[in-house]
Amino acid sequence: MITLSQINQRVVKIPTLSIDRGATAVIGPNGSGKTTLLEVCAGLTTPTQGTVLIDGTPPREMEVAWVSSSPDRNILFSTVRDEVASPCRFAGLSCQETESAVEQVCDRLGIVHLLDRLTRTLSGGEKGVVALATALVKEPTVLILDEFDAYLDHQTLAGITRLIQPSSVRYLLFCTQNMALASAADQVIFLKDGQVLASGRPGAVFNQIRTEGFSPLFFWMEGGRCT
Ligand SMILES: Nc1ncnc2c1ncn2[C@@H]1O[C@H](COP(=O)(O)OP(=O)(O)OP(=O)(O)O)[C@@H](O)[C@H]1O
Repeated sequence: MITLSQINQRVVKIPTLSIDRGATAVIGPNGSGKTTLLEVCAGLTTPTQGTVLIDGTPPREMEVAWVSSSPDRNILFSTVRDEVASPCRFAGLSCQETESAVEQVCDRLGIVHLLDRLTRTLSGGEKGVVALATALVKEPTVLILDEFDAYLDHQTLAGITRLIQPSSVRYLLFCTQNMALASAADQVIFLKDGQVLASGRPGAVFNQIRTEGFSPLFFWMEGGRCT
């Protein structure tokens, strides 16, 4: 379990919060603190006050992988192969171990055909999947996706979420404005003005916040009308 106590960081003020193993969606209006909460859980930001423990251990002592909402912010190397291999190389794995891990994760995510491409020639969605492969290659315990779905079509997204599940990832935390995607998570956390207004099973949370304009039904109706 991920436990947060007395967290105070930017707008985020959370006295206590528990996050169970599995997939957790963080939803809420713009500026409500979703990314800040994910950064605190990842250990990317040390809160000015409070503690986060993942199965009793601080995030910085765990294998935590982060994929940003902006594909270009994730990519560091000029070829896909070097990009996906980079966490293994930074960790000092042998060439053989690295090559095998890269082939396996790219095979699982269906991007073997991209391995020899230059990263600057990839589409936004392809960069996103390459970033996900890079995050997964060393089998993290915690995978955090910060509005990762923004560039992906529904089919790619559905395939990818299925592929993450059987991996070593114990906790998948993601924030999204896609309420259909959030409703498929094990747990949903609704933030408003930095406070947790609801947390629990998706059905219960969407029921609790139905006057806030965040629900899968609202999403489909409004999305359908606007596009
Ligand atoms: N590095 C920073 N320094 C100071 N304030 C920040 C920083 N990053 C974010 N903030 C502020 O903290 C608040 C919460 O931002 P955050 O990005 O966590 O919200 P969010 O819910 O993810 O927003 P969005 O849906 O718009 O991406 C915002 O008011 C934002 O301006």
